Amino acid sequence: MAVLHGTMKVKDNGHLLIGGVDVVEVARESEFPVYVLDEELLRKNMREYRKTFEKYYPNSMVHYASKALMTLAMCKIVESEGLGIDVVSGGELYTAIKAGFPMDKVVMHGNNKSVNEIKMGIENGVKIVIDNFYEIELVDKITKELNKSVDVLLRIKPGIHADTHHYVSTGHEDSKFGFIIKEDTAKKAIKQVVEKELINFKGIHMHIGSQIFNVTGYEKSIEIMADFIKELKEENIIVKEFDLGGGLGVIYTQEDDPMSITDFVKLLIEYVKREFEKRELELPKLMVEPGRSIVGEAGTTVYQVGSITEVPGIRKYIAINGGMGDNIRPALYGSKYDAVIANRMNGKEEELVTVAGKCCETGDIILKDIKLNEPKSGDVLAVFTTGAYNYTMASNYNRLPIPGVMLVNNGQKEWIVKPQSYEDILRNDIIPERLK
Ligand SMILES: Cc1ncc(COP(=O)(O)O)c(C=O)c1O
Ligand SMILES: N[C@@H](CCCC[NH3+])C(=O)O
Repeated sequence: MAVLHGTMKVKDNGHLLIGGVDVVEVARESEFPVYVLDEELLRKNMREYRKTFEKYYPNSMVHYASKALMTLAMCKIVESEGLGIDVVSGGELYTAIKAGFPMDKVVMHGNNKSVNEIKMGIENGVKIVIDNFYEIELVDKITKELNKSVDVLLRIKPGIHADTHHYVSTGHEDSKFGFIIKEDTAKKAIKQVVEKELINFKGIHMHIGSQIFNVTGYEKSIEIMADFIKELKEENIIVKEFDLGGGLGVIYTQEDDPMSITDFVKLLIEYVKREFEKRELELPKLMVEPGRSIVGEAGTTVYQVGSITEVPGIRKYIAINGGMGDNIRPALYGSKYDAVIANRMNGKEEELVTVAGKCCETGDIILKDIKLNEPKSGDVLAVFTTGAYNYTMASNYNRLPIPGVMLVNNGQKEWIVKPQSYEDILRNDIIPERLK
C-alpha cells in the first residue's frame, strides 16, 4: 500500500479523504483531473523549516522556492507562515506582487534575467542573485538608470555532483548556473560587484540540486564554500549572508526514504557552524530555498479511469483523463509515483497495470508497472506527491485544459486555481483579418 501523506485517511466506504474531503467525489465532479492540495500538511512543512531555524540558528530566513507551486493563494499561505519567497522569473515575481507579498522577503534568481525582470526586481526592492558576468553589467546599468541600489548575492557552483538525476543536479562545474570557483572566476565576479556604486554585495548562494537524500553533497559544498569565504575575508570582502538553496527529497514511492525537515535543517546548521568556526569565520545569516519538500507530498492528483486496453501477454493499459499535460515528470525524468484506486482503498493492490495518459503520444505513461486494486473504468485514481513541479510544469498539449488546484482543509474545499476552460485555451489565439 502506498504511504499515506498528511491528512489522508480512509473513510468507512473505502474512499480516500484528504483534508476531510472525499476526493472520489472531487474527481467525479470534474471532466478533467484535479490537483488536490492538503493545506494542513503544507503549513506543517513550512512551520517545521521556520521553527527549526528559529530554534537552532535564529539569524536565518527560509525562502519557499515558488517554482515548485506558485499561485496567489500560495503566496498568502507562505506569508502567513512567516517564510519568504524565491522567484526565478518576472511571472513569479508578478504573482508575488499581486498577492501583496512583502518584497523585502523575496529573492530573485535566473540565469538569463531580462532587462525588464531586473528592473521589476530592483524597483520592488527584492534581493537579486546574480548568476553571471553579463548580469553584473546589466544590474549595474539598471541601478544607475533607476538611481536605486540593490542587495545582491552571487550564485557560486561548489563544483560537486549531487546524488540525484542529472537533469536536476546544478552544483557541478558543467552547469549553466552560476560562477565556478576555479581560476578565481567567482572571486573576480565578486570584486567587480563590490566596485559597483549601487550594488550592495551581501553574500553568496549555492544550490546543488533537487530530490536529494544523501546530505554528503551539502557537507562537501559547505566545506568548499567556507574555504572560499575565508579566501574572500583575507581580501577584506565579508560574506554576511549564505544561501544554501533547496533540494531535500520527498517520498514518491516506497523506495524513497528522506530524512525529516528538522533533521535536514539541523545537519545543515551543524555543517555551517563547524566549518565556519574551524576557519574562525563569523557566522553568516543563513538562508535556504526549499520547494519540493514543502509542497510535494501535500499534492495529490485525482483522475478518472476511462478506457482499459489489454495487450495479451504484454500489459494492461489503464487510461486516465489527464497525463503528460498535467504531469510531465515521468516523460521528462522517468520519475516514479505511487497511486491508489481512491474509491476502493480497503482492498488489496494486486493487479499489475500501466497507467497511460490521454495525450497522443506513446511516451505519455504516468505509472509503468504498478500494482493497483483491480482498476475498472469509472474508478478514481489518486496519484500521490504531485504538489511540486506538476501544476507549474503543466502544458496545454493536445489543447487539454490545465487542471484546477483545489485547497482542502478540515472538510472544506476551495479552488485556488480554477480549472481551465476551452475558452481559456483560446484566449490568446488571433485570426488575422486576411484569414477570415
Ligand atoms: C536556485 C534554486 N533554489 C531552490 C530550488 C528548489 O529546490 P527543491 O524544490 O528541490 O527544494 C531550486 C530547484 O531545484 C533552485 O534551482
Ligand atoms: N522540475 C524539476 C526540479 C527542478 C528544480 C528547479 N531547479 C523536477 O520536477 O524534479
